[in-house]
Amino acid sequence: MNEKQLVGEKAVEYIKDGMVVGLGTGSTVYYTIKKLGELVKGGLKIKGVPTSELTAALANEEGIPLVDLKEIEALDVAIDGADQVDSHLNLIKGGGGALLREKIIANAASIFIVVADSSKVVNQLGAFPLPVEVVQFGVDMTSRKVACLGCVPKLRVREGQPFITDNGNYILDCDFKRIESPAELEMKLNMIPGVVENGLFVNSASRVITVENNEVIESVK
Ligand SMILES: O=C(CO)[C@H](O)[C@H](O)COP(=O)(O)O
Repeated sequence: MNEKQLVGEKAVEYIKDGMVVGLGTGSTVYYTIKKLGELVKGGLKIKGVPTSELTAALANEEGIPLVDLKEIEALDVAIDGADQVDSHLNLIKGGGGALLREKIIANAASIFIVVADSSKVVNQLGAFPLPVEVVQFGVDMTSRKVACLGCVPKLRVREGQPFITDNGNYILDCDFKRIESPAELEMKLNMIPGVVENGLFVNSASRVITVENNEVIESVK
């Protein structure tokens, strides 16, 4: 079993009957969703809240009942992947472009579980370019303001066209190399007009499930 499958499936151990579960986006949480689908077919009663259209489609295929955020007050658990995780359990997310909905859902959940293969674990965040979601209007201006914080922002492009998020926005992938203070940077970025949200998740994860020397390791806050 590959590491993504190992950690992705491990996370379902925290899901119990009756829970409202935030369903993340990406190739690791894919295994969580597939496993939850199996359990639902076997009688597990949960409701899922998807963090992206892609995840909504996968959850539908797997027969996981979905609920709209406006129909609930809070989530019991959210499970999601990450692009980088540091030793304080701070994260970079948004490699799949779903960071805004992922942050809203992680924030609304009592417990936020992160599933990450060993390649995601780092001493310091920043080598992975930080995804920043920005509105289309004035993107060049916004990009210059973001660059003033010490990075090189690059507009995300897919198949020759700017990548558009599920919310109709662009993504700037911002190469900071090293992020000394994730909390400070998270705030500074979000104060720039035109920035909708950024992929720094600070003090957000309750539990990180990863792999070390072929063994599943769990770190808790
Ligand atoms: O933040 C994300 C999507 O916006 C993903 O969770 C992150 O990119 C990790 O993805 P993967 O599990 O495919 O490596």
